[in-house]
This record gives sequence, C-alpha cells and structure tokens, in this order.
Amino acid sequence: MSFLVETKHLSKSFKSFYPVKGIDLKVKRGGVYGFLGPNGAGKTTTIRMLLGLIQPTQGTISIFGKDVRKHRLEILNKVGSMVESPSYYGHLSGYENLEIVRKLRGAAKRDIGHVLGIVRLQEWQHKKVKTYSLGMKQRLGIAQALLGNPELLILDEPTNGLDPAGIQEIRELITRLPVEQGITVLVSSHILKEIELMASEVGIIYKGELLFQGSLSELRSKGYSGIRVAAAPVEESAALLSRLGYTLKRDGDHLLIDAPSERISTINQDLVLAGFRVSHLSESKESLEDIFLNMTRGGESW
Ligand SMILES: Nc1ncnc2c1ncn2[C@@H]1O[C@H](COP(=O)(O)OP(=O)(O)OP(=O)(O)O)[C@@H](O)[C@H]1O
Repeated sequence: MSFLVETKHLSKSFKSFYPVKGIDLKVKRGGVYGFLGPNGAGKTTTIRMLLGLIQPTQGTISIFGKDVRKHRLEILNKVGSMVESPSYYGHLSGYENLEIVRKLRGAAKRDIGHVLGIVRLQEWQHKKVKTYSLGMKQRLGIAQALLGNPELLILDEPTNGLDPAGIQEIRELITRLPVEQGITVLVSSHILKEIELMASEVGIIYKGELLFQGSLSELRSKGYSGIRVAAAPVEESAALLSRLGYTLKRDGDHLLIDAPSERISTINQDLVLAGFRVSHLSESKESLEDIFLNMTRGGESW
C-alpha cells in the first residue's frame, strides 16, 4: 500500500537531544490522521520536518509518493498547513487577509469565496479580524491554509486555547474536509478525546517515539479486558475463583478476573452454587483514555 505521507526512521536532534527518534509515520489518503502525544512529545518538531521548515537529522519523508528533499516545492504546493497560531492582520477584514495570502500563493480569486464557505465565515468576511472570536480566527487560519486547493492539510494543535464551542466548531470543520472536499487531514493534539472524535487513524508519539499507529479500534483492543465481580465474602470468593484456575486481582470490594466476557454466566454459577452472594458482574474494559495514559506515563511500548 502506498501512503500519502510516509516517513522512514525520521529523527531530529538538537545537539545531543533527540526530540524525534526514528519514527515511521504512515498516513493513508482520505480521512483524518490524529497525531497524538503529550506536551513536548515531538509533534511540532515532526510536523516542521514534514513541511520542510527544519531538516531531519536522519531518515526520509515521502509525501504523495515523492521525496520531500528532492521535490519540496512541488509537494508543498499541494499541502496546506497551520503550525501554531495563525498569522493575520487584525485591522484588516477576513477577506482582505485571505486576499494577501491568495496573492502570495498564486491562487485564483474565486478560491476566497470557496474557502470562506468551507470554514463558514461568509457573514463575517468584511468585518475586521480583531473583532473575531478565537475560534473564528482559527477558522480563518484554516481558510488561509486551504487556499490553493491542497490535497493534504497539516494542522498543529488547532484547538489550543479555544473554549468548548470553538473546539467543537474546529472539530466539525476538520471531519467535514475529507468527506466534502476530499482533503486528507493530519492534525496534532495532546487531548485524546478530541482525536477520538475526529480521527480515523491515530499515531501516538511519546518522548520522540511512535508508540502506536493504527485505527482507534486497534488501539482499543490493546486495552485490558476482563470481568468485574462483587461477591461476598470477598476473600473466600477470590479463593474459590483462584482454585478454579482464574487469574484475578482485588479492587476494593470487587474482583477483576482475567477472563473473556463469555465466562460471565459460568462464573456467576460457580459463585452462586458455592453459596456466595453475587451483587455485581460485568465486562470490564480499559477505556481509551486509560490505554493512552498508561502508554504515555512511561509504561510499555506497543
Ligand atoms: N529548536 C529547538 N532546540 C532545542 N530543543 C527543541 C527545539 N525545538 C523543540 N525542542 C524540544 O523538543 C521537544 C519536543 O518539542 P515539540 O514542540 O516537538 O513537542 P510537541 O509534542 O509539539 O509539544 P507541544 O504540544 O508542547 O508543542 C521539547 O522538549 C522541546 O523543548
């Protein structure tokens, strides 16, 4: 399979410090790729390399099947980006700001109306940008990045600093882009919930290493799954289940049994027949949030 963005052993060092250590990104065409990692994980450094803003220390980057070092301008003509806060002139209108970027990019005049429509800023286009909310300013930044009809849009933490309504607007906009405009989006964030709501694929970076890459359901399947039981008396119930061959651990008054959910009714029967009072039995699944936190607390690599 060929990928829209593919890096091989991509690394960056600043003197002896390596913020990015040999990562192999694989971004498919179409959809939203969520690049997730806590602050300082190496997201911005990676994105700056993808955009040719800084040179990799090692490794290669291919975008649209071409090497970025050899075809930088050709590739960047088809890539829109917003890294950190968008730059704009507050005393000019949204339209005037877009006109400046349009001229720089050599895009067609009609593109301005098109991108204003995508980010839903038509009604505000002639108002000064300094009167915009932060969310509107971010949308204007995305409109700027969309000028010139890019095939790939790279957004670095586009919801940073926004209130919940602004975050929702940006999220909704990002999820529409692949479906309505055929644009592939690579978006970074340190918030799992946000990525979960908009991405089809995720890459998790921590301390410069890519710990996981794949679909959200693949990520979910990495989590612990077992059976939670409340049976009294708890010590004796645990002893019985251990004798029956189950691996388990105690969680307060509950027992967590390492077994598939199909065993729930058998476990219930075993406990009830032995005279224990069962007050709770359920499948216990580790949430995506727990999986992410466990990975990025310096735990295991996946
Ligand atoms: N020019 C530089 N010189 C030295 N260290 C740098 C430089 N740029 C980034 N770093 C360091 O590299 C590490 C990764 O930074 P980066 O900005 O890529 O992380 P991030 O995942 O984008 O996090 P954040 O969300 O906080 O921006 C950090 O420890 C940062 O201090």
